[in-house]
Amino acid sequence: MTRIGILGANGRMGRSLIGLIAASDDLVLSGAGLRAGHSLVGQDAGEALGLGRTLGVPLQDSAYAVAQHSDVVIDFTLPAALEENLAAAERTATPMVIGTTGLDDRCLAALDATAMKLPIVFAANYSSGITLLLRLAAIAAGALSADYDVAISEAHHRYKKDAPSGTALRLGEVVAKARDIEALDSSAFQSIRAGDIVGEHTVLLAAEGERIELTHRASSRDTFARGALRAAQWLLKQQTPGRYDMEDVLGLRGVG
Ligand SMILES: NC(=O)C1=CN([C@@H]2O[C@H](COP(=O)(O)OP(=O)(O)OC[C@H]3O[C@@H](n4cnc5c(N)ncnc54)[C@H](OP(=O)(O)O)[C@@H]3O)[C@@H](O)[C@H]2O)C=CC1
Ligand SMILES: O=C(O)C1=N[C@H](C(=O)O)C[C@H](O)C1
Repeated sequence: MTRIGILGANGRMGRSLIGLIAASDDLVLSGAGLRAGHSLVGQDAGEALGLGRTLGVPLQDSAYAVAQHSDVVIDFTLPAALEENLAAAERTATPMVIGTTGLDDRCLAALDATAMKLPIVFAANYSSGITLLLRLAAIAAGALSADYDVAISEAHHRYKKDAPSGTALRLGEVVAKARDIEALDSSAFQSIRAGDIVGEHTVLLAAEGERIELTHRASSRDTFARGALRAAQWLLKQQTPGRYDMEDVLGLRGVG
């Protein structure tokens, strides 16, 4: 049994992850972390988070306590929590899967420093479809001349805090690299926040007379959660510290 600790347990992704772990035969929830002082601390994760049964795991407000008894910790929180979560992983030598987006340069530097000591998977999007879309976008942007304008649009639910999404920014990075430029202009990104949209991303390449649109639509958060759990199981087999992503997890690095 692989022991998985979840940071951000009461969030949308945390609940999805805990539901999938509870339904799995080879994963077990080893810890569930909340924001410091949260009113649910001490309650059973299964009952408090609406699974309809007890899991025998109390909700805690210490990332260290969650990491201490876990083989891997998975972090879907907010950037403000990342440094404490990285420190807990380091103190307990626990590999980490990080899905939190909206990370600034300071957070990314802290992540890279921890990745010198531990294996870490960090992806702005854990779906297989987006992993493929990143490749398709790079091929299209590299194949078509600069006469083709690039626009990256994304749509998410009304509660999402960061914009553009982490995935949109990552798509911008791969397109810029394929075009051999430093970065796309910020006007190339468009964000919609509305209703309960799980996550949609489109890369549009348009010239006079034609356009190509590459679109991915996620219809369930479980898609991201399954990818993150796959990353957690892959991570356990990595002996070498470093920062990995879904290309590594899916075995696509250097392929094609
Ligand atoms: N990589 C991927 O595939 C995906 C990434 N994401 C990203 O994951 C993150 C979480 O998304 P989502 O679950 O929708 O967001 P939610 O807001 O639903 O959940 C965030 C969780 O983090 C907790 N949290 C916030 N700040 C702190 C803190 N300082 N210390 C401890 N815990 C904290 C929140 O607690 P509280 O409720 O008390 O505020 C909440 O439980 C976002 O950055 C999102 O963009 C989302 C989906 C897929
Ligand atoms: O906050 C979300 O919900 C999502 N965030 C990720 C991002 O910022 O790209 C991934 C996914 O689209 C859902």
